[in-house]
Amino acid sequence: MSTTRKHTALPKAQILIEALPWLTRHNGRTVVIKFGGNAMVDEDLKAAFAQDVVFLRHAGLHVVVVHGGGPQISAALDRHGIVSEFKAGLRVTTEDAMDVVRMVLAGQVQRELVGLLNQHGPLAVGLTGEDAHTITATKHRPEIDGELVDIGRVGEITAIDTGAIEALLADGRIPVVSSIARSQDDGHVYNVNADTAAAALAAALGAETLMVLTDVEGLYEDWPNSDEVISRLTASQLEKLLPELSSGMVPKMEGCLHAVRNGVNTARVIDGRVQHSILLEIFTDEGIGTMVVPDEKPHAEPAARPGAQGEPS
Ligand SMILES: Nc1ncnc2c1ncn2[C@@H]1O[C@H](COP(=O)(O)OP(=O)(O)O)[C@@H](O)[C@H]1O
Ligand SMILES: CC(=O)N[C@@H](CCC(=O)OP(=O)(O)O)C(=O)O
Repeated sequence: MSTTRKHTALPKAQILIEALPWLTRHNGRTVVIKFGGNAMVDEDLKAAFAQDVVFLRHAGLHVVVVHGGGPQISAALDRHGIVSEFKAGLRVTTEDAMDVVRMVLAGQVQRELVGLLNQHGPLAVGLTGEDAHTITATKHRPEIDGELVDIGRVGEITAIDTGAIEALLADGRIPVVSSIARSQDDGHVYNVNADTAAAALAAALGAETLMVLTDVEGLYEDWPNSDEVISRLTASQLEKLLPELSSGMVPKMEGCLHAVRNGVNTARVIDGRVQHSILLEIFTDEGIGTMVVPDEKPHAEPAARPGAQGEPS
């Protein structure tokens, strides 16, 4: 009887053993996970996301969550009768819209994620970039067709203070950060794209990995004409591709480039619609999505997607 039970449990043991090199490698490292508003579409996915994050934390990683909420903000702006449009992939944010952005990100989306994570224990602590000077920004004026455009209260990050996040990590907590920044003089707040905020935090924290969960499989080579996903590209290859990208992929891939150019080992864009995509990406041989790596690595890793006999990524 007990022999049969052991046999049926064997595949589970194999799965755990497959994760061993990854566990060893990632132990004590920092991973910044960006959870996009478009990936937060259903309750089961959100619950699975929370499980994955808590799993990583218990596996010895330092996990920082940065969340988006674009669709949720758009819905709230609609309800308030505030018209919103995007320019250069960023929301044109009036004073009135800013109040709604802050209310939705810090008061709704962040609270929900903190609640889901804390169903597993007293782990998550929510903050915005305003708290403890975590993210400071100045007014962002993107260049569109050669002209600098005013898109309202949208911030360009000028400084990151990692003190509060590091204190939380040292205390075993999971910081959950909303992408709102303070202005230098604390006179007002700015709306920052969540991909940009996640990338800046990953770089400032010296994270090993930036993981961006979104609502597509990864970076499509020829979107929207084909669904061929680019599985791996270097910083230089990505830089060449940037001018061809559109909409939400612009801040996402600019963020990945910023991260790997500033000390982060890998930046990955993965499909948040796939349950447990974080664990699939980090702990198994079946890396999914798109991985961006720095141009030159002093060591051989991660030269390629880990294969059967490859190094863990
Ligand atoms: N080359 C591309 N590959 C994949 N998606 C792309 C590409 N170019 C633009 N997109 C669009 O970017 C979207 C993801 O960005 P976004 O809507 O901001 O998501 P999130 O809320 O996760 O940040 C995709 O759903 C797709 O419509
Ligand atoms: C300036 C800017 O565009 N800010 C974003 C912030 C939220 C966000 O980035 O959410 P996703 O990750 O879900 O797209 C916005 O207002 O929609």
